[in-house]
Amino acid sequence: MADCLTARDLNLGHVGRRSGGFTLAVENLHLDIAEHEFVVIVGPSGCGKTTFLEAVAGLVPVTSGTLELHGKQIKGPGPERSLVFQQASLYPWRTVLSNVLFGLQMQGRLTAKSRAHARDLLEVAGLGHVADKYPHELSGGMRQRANLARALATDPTLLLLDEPFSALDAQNRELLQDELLRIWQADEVSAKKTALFVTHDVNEAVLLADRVLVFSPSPAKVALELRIDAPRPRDAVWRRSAEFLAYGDTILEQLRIEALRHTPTPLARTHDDSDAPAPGAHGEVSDQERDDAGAVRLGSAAQ
Ligand SMILES: Nc1ncnc2c1ncn2[C@@H]1O[C@H](COP(=O)(O)OP(=O)(O)OP(=O)(O)O)[C@@H](O)[C@H]1O
Repeated sequence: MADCLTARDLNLGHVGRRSGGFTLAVENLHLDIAEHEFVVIVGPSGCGKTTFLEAVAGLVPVTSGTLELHGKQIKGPGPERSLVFQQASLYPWRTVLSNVLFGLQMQGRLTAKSRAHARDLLEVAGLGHVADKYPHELSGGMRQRANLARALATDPTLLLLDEPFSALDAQNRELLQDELLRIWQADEVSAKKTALFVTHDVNEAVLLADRVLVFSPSPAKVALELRIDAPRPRDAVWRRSAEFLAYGDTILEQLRIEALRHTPTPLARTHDDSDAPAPGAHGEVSDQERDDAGAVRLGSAAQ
């Protein structure tokens, strides 16, 4: 399959507005994402997931290396990429249909055909009956589905999703994960668009992904690539299977290893009442310290 997105020796960072200091967020990233592939990135908080996604969206400039979409260096935002954020960002003064049509309108591509496509999208997303309602009249889950429909309406080649379900409660989240898979696979509206999805939720990653990338703590590197070789559609039964749990365990274990690798060792003891080396003096970490470090670092990464 042809590559959609490639990164080579990619470094990304931020210049602090006040300090002017530079923070490296992504370091020497090598990555190939094939067309129609669903890739999920997981990693600890602050490791650089959003920075990478925003660079792909053209919102964060490349510091060095290459980041190419269909062989062309990404230099800014473009209509072939749609971004879905954590919070549904619908315009409150526009109806659901008008929100879904907004991107097309901005791109000067509003035609009878694109309007019909937007209506199809709303039907597939289960929102046909609320097309003329306003965002405040929808539930949080419906708003996020409308957001997804809006992202798909412009027919992008790459869909970028940054923790789109993290603001939802657990039950709605599971429903939306299933909905996303159903919409993503639907030939008439998405036909498995290439997708790059960021999450903290290991189960979400396993359910959605063709491939999971586990990022190391900051600056991000790919610590593990895990192909999820499970047929689609993936349903609630598979979500409870031993295979599903085993994939999740592999990811959690890698996150734990990365957390330990990036945990500073305790300082050596300075008093000389013992010849024995202090814990951590040679980089040893006790089992208790190992568990504590893993628990602290993984608190926000593995749910
Ligand atoms: N606009 C910014 N200016 C300066 N530094 C930033 C900016 N945005 C992010 N950073 C820094 O870049 C690093 C990566 O942040 P990023 O938001 O990409 O991480 P993340 O993995 O998405 O985190 P989270 O999972 O908590 O959303 C962090 O050290 C963060 O403080």
